[in-house]
Amino acid sequence: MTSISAPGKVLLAGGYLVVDRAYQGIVLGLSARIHAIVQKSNDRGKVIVRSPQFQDATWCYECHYQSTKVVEVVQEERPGQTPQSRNKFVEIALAYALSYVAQHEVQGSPSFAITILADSDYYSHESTSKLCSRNPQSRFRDFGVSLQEAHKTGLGSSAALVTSLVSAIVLHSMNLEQSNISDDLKRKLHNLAQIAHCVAQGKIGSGFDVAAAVYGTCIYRRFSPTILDSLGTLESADFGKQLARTVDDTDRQIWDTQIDESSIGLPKGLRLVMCDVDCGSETPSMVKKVMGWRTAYPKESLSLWEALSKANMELAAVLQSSSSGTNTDRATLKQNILAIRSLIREMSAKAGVPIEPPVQTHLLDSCSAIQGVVGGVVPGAGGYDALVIILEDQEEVLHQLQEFLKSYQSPPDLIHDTQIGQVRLLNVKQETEGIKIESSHQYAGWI
Ligand SMILES: Nc1ncnc2c1ncn2[C@@H]1O[C@H](COP(=O)(O)OP(=O)(O)OP(=O)(O)O)[C@@H](O)[C@H]1O
Ligand SMILES: C[C@@](O)(CCOP(=O)(O)O)CC(=O)O
Repeated sequence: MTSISAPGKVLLAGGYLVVDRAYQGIVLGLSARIHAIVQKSNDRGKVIVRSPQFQDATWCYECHYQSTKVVEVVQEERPGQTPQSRNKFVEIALAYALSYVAQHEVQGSPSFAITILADSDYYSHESTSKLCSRNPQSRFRDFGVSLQEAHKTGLGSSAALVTSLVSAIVLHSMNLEQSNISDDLKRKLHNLAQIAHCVAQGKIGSGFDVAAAVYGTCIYRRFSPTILDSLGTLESADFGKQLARTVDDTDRQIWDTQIDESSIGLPKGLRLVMCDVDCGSETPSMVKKVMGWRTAYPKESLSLWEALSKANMELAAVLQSSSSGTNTDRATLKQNILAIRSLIREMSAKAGVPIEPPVQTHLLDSCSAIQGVVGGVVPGAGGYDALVIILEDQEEVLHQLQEFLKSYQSPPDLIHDTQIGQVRLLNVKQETEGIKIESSHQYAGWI
């Protein structure tokens, strides 16, 4: 058995800019993780993937080795299953991981039973979430709904899922499960997960979420998107070889991603919390619209991008210097955050995209007024995903915030006709570590 977990993420600063290689993003890894557990099964040539915390979340695949050593993955039709019940992140991760493994001369048809387990904070369905009846001590909940019904909170479930899944398959198939994940292996798993996630997502993202899943908290500069263009598709004649060449990148000439994980973190004495507003956002359509405005108004958008980048990098400098020990100037941090938010609202208004919509502005301003709260932002693409608050790491401050949120009522958003629901604090912390090998005892009752 091989079990790997990967963390969720929050893009504290750099949303939209980081899609362009010219700009960097500040990425925090989170304590919420997704685990993939790979076990051998006796069903030759078949892989069954289960996500047992959700209803109707079992996907069965037949795996066909092609003469080119590419593995074609075909979902079995099951009575009552509609095409919507395909899970493209699982399916593509499986096909790419097995095809990569096949290039490395690993023999035989795969026959695996794979279990996916996710920490609760990825989804908003607290009310229906139950303890595991077979193991009440388990950290994993039974959500009692289907995946489609479980509103996502925006912590990067698909990136953590794809990263843990491809990593567990590669380690298991290549008998690497007993080893630590070396830097070189991590680099290859990162490349493979980026490729699979990008394909599944329709090549819209910068890949910061996969970087966080592999490396944890970091300053991120994306890879050149052309790396994927030269790869072709699973159907192309030379695909398997190209995939292995691109993932392994033996002479380090292909990938130009820059990930600095050494010196970044929240200043000592501060912590983050995330407020889930139980709405969720459609990131791809927001990105398309912002990029459309960027292309239509190159001069105006460039000066906004440059100003935002400067503010973001000032924030990065504060986070880098204080995590190495010096006293943080809370007032500077507060000002940094306010400067970034103001530029984000300008971007919001000019592009006509609700990146920091008025209801989130109200919530952020109200939380920031609480004694001991430094400030907060709409992370990543913004919108109605969970927002981040940075505060003094003291019980009293957290308690004040919790009490405030209990009775918080958002004003109606007349512009976007959206009402945010009950605001709930997620139970996540910032975490430095990326992917890790897990021990199996914590899965009792689930596998
Ligand atoms: N526990 C899970 N088991 C199986 N598949 C999952 C699971 N969690 C997420 N997924 C897959 O990931 C998809 C959600 O990915 P999506 O990129 O829309 O959200 P996200 O990564 O959580 O959010 P964001 O990109 O805003 O941070 C689901 O539709 C499903 O395919
Ligand atoms: C808008 C963007 O820069 C950030 C999206 O972040 P999130 O998925 O909303 O956390 C897109 C990307 O970088 O992939």
